Amino acid sequence: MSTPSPKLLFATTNKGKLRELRQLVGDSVEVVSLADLPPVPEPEEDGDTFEANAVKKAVEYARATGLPALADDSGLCVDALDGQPGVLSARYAPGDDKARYEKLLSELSGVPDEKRTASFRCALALAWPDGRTHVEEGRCEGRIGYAPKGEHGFGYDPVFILLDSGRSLAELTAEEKSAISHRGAAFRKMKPKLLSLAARP
Ligand SMILES: O=P(O)(O)OP(=O)(O)OP(=O)(O)OC[C@H]1O[C@@H](n2cnc3c(O)ncnc32)[C@H](O)[C@@H]1O
Ligand SMILES: [Mg+2]
Repeated sequence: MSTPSPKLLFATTNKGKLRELRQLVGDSVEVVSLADLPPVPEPEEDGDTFEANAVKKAVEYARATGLPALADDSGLCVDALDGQPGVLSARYAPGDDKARYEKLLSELSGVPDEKRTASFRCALALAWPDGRTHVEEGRCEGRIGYAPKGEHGFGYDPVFILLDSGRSLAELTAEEKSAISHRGAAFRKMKPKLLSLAARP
């Protein structure tokens, strides 16, 4: 008789993140998403750092569901804006992703190429239902373009330009993005912990 696979909750309301995490985890761990479970109140993201918010989300979702939970807090830090929108990336402008990247482009109008540098940051937190946590971080360097390009990805991807190729993150396939992204980097550090879930009490 085979042992049932461990269940991991992808504790995010963001469809783009969910898609990328699903692809990264593959079939190494049995996963469920928030949509598969009875509604859980959304944690308030009031931390000053990506790490604090990721831990808070993971801990609250793990306690509420009784499942190990993987939460992601991420965002875009733009040097010419002193690191903004940063942890407030999801709330930078009301409306959709397009409204937010358009606000960013307009804030940067007149800013020359060399001052448009930015980085995507991601903190991934894994929390067990008993409150234990583990966090890993990743980042991806680039600069903000002048107009959106590309149809893949989500969020600010169409305006985030990679330094080496000049392509936007939205011009990459999911596999290409994960190989270099902040989320991919954090995930690869987290992977051993996820695989060890089965051995947890
Ligand atoms: O909190 P959860 O439920 O996970 O979903 P969220 O969308 O609110 O997620 P965050 O609070 O972490 O906010 C992240 C913001 O940064 C943006 N972002 C994060 N990773 C990104 C990526 O890989 N590409 C483009 N934008 C990204 C995303 O669009 C959000 O506006
Ligand atoms: Mg959020």
